[in-house]
Amino acid sequence: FTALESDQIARFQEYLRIRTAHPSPDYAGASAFLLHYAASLGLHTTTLHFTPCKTKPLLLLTWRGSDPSLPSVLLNSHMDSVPAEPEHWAHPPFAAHRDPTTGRIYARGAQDDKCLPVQYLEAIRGLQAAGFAPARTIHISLVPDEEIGGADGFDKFARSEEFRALNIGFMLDEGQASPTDVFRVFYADRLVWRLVVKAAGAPGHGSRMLDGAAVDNLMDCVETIAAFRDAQFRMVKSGEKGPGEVVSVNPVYMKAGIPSPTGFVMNMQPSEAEVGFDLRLPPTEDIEQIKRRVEEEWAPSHKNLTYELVQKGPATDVSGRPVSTATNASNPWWLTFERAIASAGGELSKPEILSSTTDSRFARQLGIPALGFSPMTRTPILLHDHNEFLEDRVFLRGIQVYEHVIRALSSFQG
Ligand SMILES: CSCC[C@H](NC=O)C(=O)O
Ligand SMILES: [Zn+2]
Ligand SMILES: [Zn+2]
Repeated sequence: FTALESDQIARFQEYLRIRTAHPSPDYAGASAFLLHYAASLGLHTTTLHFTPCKTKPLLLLTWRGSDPSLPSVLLNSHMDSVPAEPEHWAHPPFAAHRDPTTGRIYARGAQDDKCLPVQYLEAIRGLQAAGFAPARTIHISLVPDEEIGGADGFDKFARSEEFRALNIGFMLDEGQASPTDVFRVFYADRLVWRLVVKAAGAPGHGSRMLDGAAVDNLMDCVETIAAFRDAQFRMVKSGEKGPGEVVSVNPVYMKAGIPSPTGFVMNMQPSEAEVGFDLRLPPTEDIEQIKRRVEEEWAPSHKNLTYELVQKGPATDVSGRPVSTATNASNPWWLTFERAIASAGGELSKPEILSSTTDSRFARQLGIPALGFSPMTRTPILLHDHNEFLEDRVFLRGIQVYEHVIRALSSFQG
């Protein structure tokens, strides 16, 4: 590594060591690090607050362009991370340990998405060193609470006067890792719903064979949903559809049983049981049809099942569907982005629908074109997983890619 590259890796590790995981993300620590970092590059910094207690800062780091009349470019990333279960990790999730033989840097947030601001800022450092001056203003936003829905983060930001004043023409936000040599890019997110199904049923002695016990009723629901899920998953496995193009419905918790000091009472059948699902719908899916399916097939009341179906990711078009960004010649930003990746020597995959949800949806809802992009090729998809890592070489290549991308987007005359 060059001295600069070693510094860049060290800065990435330093940011990863800040404990930004929910439920108590260290936003103060992350802000202090990022504001100081941006100031050292001569960027203009602003801290916004959208909560009265001011514990959820939203940072704007700005590299002013020579033509302020042109719409600006926004590079977004969230400061928060999901929790980690350290006992399942080979290295502590906030140590940012770098394996010297593989170059893998292990940390919660290594892929999702704490690589991004360091890459954005190091790309700006590179462009400054090359004497490049942007025509369009480049803003980097660092937002809180993406992982918990963005209500006090990008959602409020997108509705604010400050946001409107930025006059944003195009936004880049996080995407997902690519296990192959091609970069992935995302033009829409799926809708997130949470489905909670509760079963009631006959209680009694653990030894009795009962018809319609609560767990039995709940298992009917779980099995019906599992069959639907298998059919959707088959289309992904066969390659007929991408992971963002099907309905996913995954059980995320189950609750039943009568607690005892040592665990659960073993000779009582509970009269209630509950299961929670993460349900995701692509923009093409008819929400009303899913609602009917839940009511009639998944949780019918004649099986003693009740349910709650709540939309979690707001920001849709008038029909209640996620908004897409055009990835064709009608969108000159897309063409500029595509050319920039090619000029960086990269290959882009066919644009995809992201299987998870990001803050991009709030921008798209305002009519701002937004792409999900994280420059990670030859990398397993480890967001929210144990042992999340990013390889140093992959991280460094991402900086080069953003140099091309920022140069192109900030020069684009349209
Ligand atoms: C719509 S609120 C949830 C947002 C969250 N984002 C990242 O994981 C997700 O579950 O996709
Ligand atoms: Zn993320
Ligand atoms: Zn995430």
